[in-house]
This record gives sequence, C-alpha cells and structure tokens, in this order.
Amino acid sequence: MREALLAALSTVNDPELHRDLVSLGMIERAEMQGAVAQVKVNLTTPACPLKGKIEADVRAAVLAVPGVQDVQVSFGATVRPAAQPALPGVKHVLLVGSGKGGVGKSSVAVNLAASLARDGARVGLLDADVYGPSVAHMLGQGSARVTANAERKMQPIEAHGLKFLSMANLTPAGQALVWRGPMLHSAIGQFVKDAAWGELDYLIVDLPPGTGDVQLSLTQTVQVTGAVIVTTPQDVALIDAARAIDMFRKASVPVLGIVENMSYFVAPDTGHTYDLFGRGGSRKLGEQYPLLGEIPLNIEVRQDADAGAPAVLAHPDTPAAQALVQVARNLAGQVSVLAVNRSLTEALADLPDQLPVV
Ligand SMILES: Nc1ncnc2c1ncn2[C@@H]1O[C@H](COP(=O)(O)OP(=O)(O)OP(=O)(O)O)[C@@H](O)[C@H]1O
Repeated sequence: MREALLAALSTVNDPELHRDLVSLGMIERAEMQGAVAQVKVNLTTPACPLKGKIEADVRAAVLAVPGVQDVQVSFGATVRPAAQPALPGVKHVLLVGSGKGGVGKSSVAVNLAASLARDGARVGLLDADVYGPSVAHMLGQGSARVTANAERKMQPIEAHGLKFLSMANLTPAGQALVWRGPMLHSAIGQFVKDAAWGELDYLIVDLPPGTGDVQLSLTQTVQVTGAVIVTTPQDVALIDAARAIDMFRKASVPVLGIVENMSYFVAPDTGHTYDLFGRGGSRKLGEQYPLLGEIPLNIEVRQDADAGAPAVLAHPDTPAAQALVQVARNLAGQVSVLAVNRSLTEALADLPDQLPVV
C-alpha cells in the first residue's frame, strides 16, 4: 500500500520547484491507518508560499488511490542550505538593499525577518545600515546593549522571535559614526563572523541605501545567497534601484526579487485608493526579477515601527502586514528554488563524464 501511496504522490509537483514531491525527498511519511492515509510533507521552508496548494494536490492524488477513504496531511520543514553555506550554522545570507534612501528598506527588512520567524524559521537580522541604524528602535530594543559570550563573541539580542545585531546597540545613543572604508569593512566582518549567531535558516541583512563600501564589503566577506531590492514606484527611486541591481550583478549576487513599498494608499474614511508615487513601476525594472509584492502605505507600519513591534506581529490583519507576509513567503520560495536548483546542478556536475558500463 505504501508503494501505491508513493506512486500517487510522485504525480504531485512542487509548484515552484517543478519536480515531484517524492524525487525531491519531501515525503517524510506515507502510511495507512485503517482506511486513512497519513502523509507528512517536509517542505523546503516553513514559510512556504504554496503550502495550501501542495496540501490540496496531495489530498486529491492520495484520495484517488483505491482503498483510501480519507487523508491526513501534516507538514514539517527543513530549509535546504545554499551550495556553500554562508557561515558555519547559517544556511542563507539575504541582503535587503535599496538604491534610494527612505523607501522603507529597514521597515521591510524587519517585517520580513519577523514574518519568517513567525512562520517557524530560525532568523537573524543584521543592521548593516551603520550610518543610520534603525532596526534596534523598530524592534523596541534601542537601549539594549550587546554583550560578549564566554568565547568573546558578540551575543545577538533576542526580540520578537529573532536575533539581531545593530551598531545602535554598540555606540552611545545620538552619536554619529565617522568611519572610513577599511574600518567599516572590519566592523561588518565582525558583525557577520565574530557574532554568536548560532544555527540560522536565514540571516537578513539591512544594508545602507545606495551602492557603497558596506555593500561591497559584505559581498566580499561572506557567501551571500541573494539580494532583495526595495523601491517605491516613483521614477527617481526606480532609477536608483536599477543602479543597485547593477551593483549586485557586478558582485555576482543573484537578485531574488523586487519589493515595491508605498505602492498605494487606501483612505480609511472613503476607501478610495490613491497611487501617491505612481504604481506598478517596479515592473519596469525588468521581467527577469520577480516582483515579490506591493506593500501599501499603512499608518500602522509607521506607528508599529515607532512603538518597537513589527507590523506583521502587531497588526497582522492590516493590508500592509498581509502584503509583507506574502513578500516574506515569496522570498523564502525563491531561496528554495535557488538552493534546490544549485544542488541539482552540483550533483550533475559531480557525475563522471562517462558512466561506467555495467
Ligand atoms: N508601507 C509603509 N506604510 C507607512 N509607513 C511606512 C511604510 N514603509 C515605511 N514607512 C515609514 O517610512 C519611513 C522610512 O522607512 P525606513 O526607515 O524603513 O526606510 P529606509 O529605506 O530604511 O530608510 P534609510 O534610507 O534611512 O535607511 C519610516 O518612518 C517608516 O515607518
């Protein structure tokens, strides 16, 4: 009977990976208890954007097996690491960048991290926006101080289900950082490598806006899985976003997608939609980069950031929070696609040129 279940499950494709669940090694359990089939699917990320579809497809395929009267589908998740893991214990380093300042990059980074953590992933957030660190404030930890552990490594601060490090928790409040390139380079290196991040599925890095020293440092210091570009639909932001994309391309960092923030505003009193900065402009950035989502302007996003709680946790039912959750899941999906495709390519490359004659 197990063979019949597996045969049925091998007809179900992961909608993003375009291969069947059995050959992807995603079926952890397939057995009968009486007339009820028990199937456990091990997803490639707990933030799987298409979990609902996978569940419906599994159910339909297994119900077609003769003798099966009902199906119970359960899920686990193991994030597949990048071909070369970024750091010991860290499966993926994901950069969040923008060309222009003030487009909401830090707000997006904080909410992506919180959303992935709420979905069950182990998440770290590094505030590499050293000149304007806002992550600590957005997580309500502006006055926390970073401590060192027994191995003299920086101990990330824990808040809202994730770990983070920010320059704001190392320098006295209100003081500006006046560092040149080489000092920045070593500080970023320490943030990444000399911190006790522990086991992480995703380390999200909030970059400073633009295309400068910090961005370059990071891509040289650590194996990055990919970058996300945050922009508004406004032409000036899009022009700068295109520059950021070009920088990542030159540094061989894959661009995993675009997030269009402040896409539109729905007036709470009239329900009218206003496209304050234009709309849909991110599509102009090119077909080759997936649009991970369009996030409306919502007063809660700003208020929650000021109050120190990510909107995806504090106001999960608002349209902006829902859009941010979707962006986080779409991003996790893109990371899975990249990781699975890379490991397949590597496995193929490892095959001998000529298979032995048996
Ligand atoms: N979707 C949104 N709705 C409402 N307010 C938002 C939204 N996104 C960001 N904001 C607000 O806009 C301001 C700028 O956001 P944020 O600091 O995240 O931008 P940034 O791109 O990281 O800026 P910087 O270039 O300074 O690093 C903040 O006050 C934030 O709360």
